[in-house]
Amino acid sequence: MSSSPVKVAVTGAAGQIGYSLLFRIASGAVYGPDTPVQLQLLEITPALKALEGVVMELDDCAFPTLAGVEIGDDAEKIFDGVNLALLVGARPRGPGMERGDLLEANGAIFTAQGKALNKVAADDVRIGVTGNPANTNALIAQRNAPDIPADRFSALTRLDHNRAISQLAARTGSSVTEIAHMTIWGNHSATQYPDLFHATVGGRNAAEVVDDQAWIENDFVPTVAKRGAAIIEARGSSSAASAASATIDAARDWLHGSAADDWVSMAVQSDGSYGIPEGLIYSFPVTTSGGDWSIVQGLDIDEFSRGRMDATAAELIEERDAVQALGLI
Ligand SMILES: NC(=O)C1=CN([C@@H]2O[C@H](COP(=O)(O)OP(=O)(O)OC[C@H]3O[C@@H](n4cnc5c(N)ncnc54)[C@H](O)[C@@H]3O)[C@@H](O)[C@H]2O)C=CC1
Ligand SMILES: O=C([O-])CC(=O)C(=O)O
Repeated sequence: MSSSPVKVAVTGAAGQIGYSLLFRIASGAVYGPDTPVQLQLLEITPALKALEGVVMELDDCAFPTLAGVEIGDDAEKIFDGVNLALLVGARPRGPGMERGDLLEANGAIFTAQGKALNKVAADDVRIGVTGNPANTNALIAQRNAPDIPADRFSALTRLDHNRAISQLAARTGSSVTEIAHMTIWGNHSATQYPDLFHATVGGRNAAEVVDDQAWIENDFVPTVAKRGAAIIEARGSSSAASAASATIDAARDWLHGSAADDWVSMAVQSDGSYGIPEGLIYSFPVTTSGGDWSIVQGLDIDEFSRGRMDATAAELIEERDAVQALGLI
């Protein structure tokens, strides 16, 4: 085992996702069995007692890869020297709250955390945003951290990507390992566009294998895009273990590279690829290597896909304009 631990910050660590996420990071799911991890856990003051309980449980696992745990409510202390920051904590929508209120409440959190990361994170920091609205929260944090390269910020659409793989596998009677080149375009919201026209099943084009445009439009796309709401309906609370698992998948692949013959979906800063306005945090097909990502180029976009990709971009533009009007970016 190497001697100096990597420092991983998790915010909202006492929440539902945190309860799955911390144990997997601590047991080596992101960095492997040979790299010790120091967890730096941020919570709001009233949640620190509950977080102490979670830390007691982490201790009780005696994970060989867990080098230490620090908890606190001060972002500048918790983010000090972190190599990876997973921003999970966010303000959920409460009764009577409008979208604008949610953006404002989360804006306060992500401006402060962006500024703190800018000040104290390690030079090689990578920042993954899971807390909703994830794309716009990532944009706010990024714009408040001008000294951190913009490509170090990403929002989570890997859960949507995994959901899309699972739905396609079920429909085609294949195993998830036979599915490749899945893409989620756009926002982590109901406007996202899960794309079967470039995905493959056993090496064959997925849309051709399915051969049912009505199923794609009326079943597959809405099932994936509204899966979060279906889980809330069934479970009484939002997805947590699957969200934690996707957060791990995204961080691991970002840092250690995507499979040679595949790509992953990540919401990253648009460079104008596929006509998506520059600067939006938009989910694209990307390949990753050594902590860098690059948008897959040259995919043919048909009229149906174009419409969906533009619609989800339009929603992100609206969110960006709203947080701009609030002075958050
Ligand atoms: N991008 C994605 O695919 C998904 C995103 N989510 C989002 O992830 C977020 C977290 O979900 P859960 O863990 O289920 O929520 P939760 O409500 O169980 O936990 C959130 C935690 O964040 C903490 N928190 C609030 N403000 C904070 C701040 N300023 N600093 C640090 N911690 C703070 C809260 O005290 C709470 O413990 C939500 O916004 C949820 O909508 C959930 C599922 C999937
Ligand atoms: O829908 C929600 O509130 C949680 C979420 O982001 C998801 O499960 O995709």
